[in-house]
Amino acid sequence: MKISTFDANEIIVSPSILAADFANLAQEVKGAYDANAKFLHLDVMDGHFVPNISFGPSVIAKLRPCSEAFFDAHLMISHPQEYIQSFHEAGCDHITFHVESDCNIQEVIDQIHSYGMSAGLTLKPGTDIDSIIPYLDKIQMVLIMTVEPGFGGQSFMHEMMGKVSTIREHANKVNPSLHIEVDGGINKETSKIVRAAGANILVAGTAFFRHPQGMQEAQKELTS
Ligand SMILES: O=C(CO)[C@@H](O)[C@H](O)COP(=O)(O)O
Ligand SMILES: [Fe+2]
Repeated sequence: MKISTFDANEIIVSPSILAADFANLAQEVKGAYDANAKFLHLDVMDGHFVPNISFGPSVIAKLRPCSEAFFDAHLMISHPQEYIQSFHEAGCDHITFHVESDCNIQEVIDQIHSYGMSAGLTLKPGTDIDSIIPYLDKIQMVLIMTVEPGFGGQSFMHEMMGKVSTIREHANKVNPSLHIEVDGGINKETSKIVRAAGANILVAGTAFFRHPQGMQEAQKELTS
């Protein structure tokens, strides 16, 4: 699937499987799509770029037949350039990587595009958005981290909203179809704040997979 299928004004929920029940991953992923979440957020961690290890392409490949969702990979790895082909073969539709990773940013963007996937750039809360501005017309998504990458279940950092509105202002001039995703601590309340700031793709792990009333209710709360 192509990201151009989705409009940058459309509010999209991207459930992060980091908060799903890993012993029942196939059911969780099917449930998320049945609940009308059009994306699936895949947090890949290498234990080096961030102090946690999650999963890699082999798990993603097993999940691919379980869902028709847009597979939205978030690579928290030091050397993304070495794994782009593997994530493409696993069935990812999109890859977001960090500006802080050890690579040539433009070369990795080109590599992702060469496999027909869309490309996104993201940054840690302490990194200045000047590192992303020069690439806004070359990518399809900016992901603003609203927690320190590495773990689910953390509290939303309100002070990141300035980054969202600044990116939206710049994008209106150079790339109006740019999607802005936010990730970390997104729930019923914070979803309203990020949407007001200009984000349209909402990653939700805990608030989606661990919602006491289930995923359908989570989807409703995050989009209403
Ligand atoms: O990238 C990350 C964490 O590094 C996220 O995608 C989290 O998995 C989001 O989890 P919640 O904050 O929604 O529980
Ligand atoms: Fe993420």
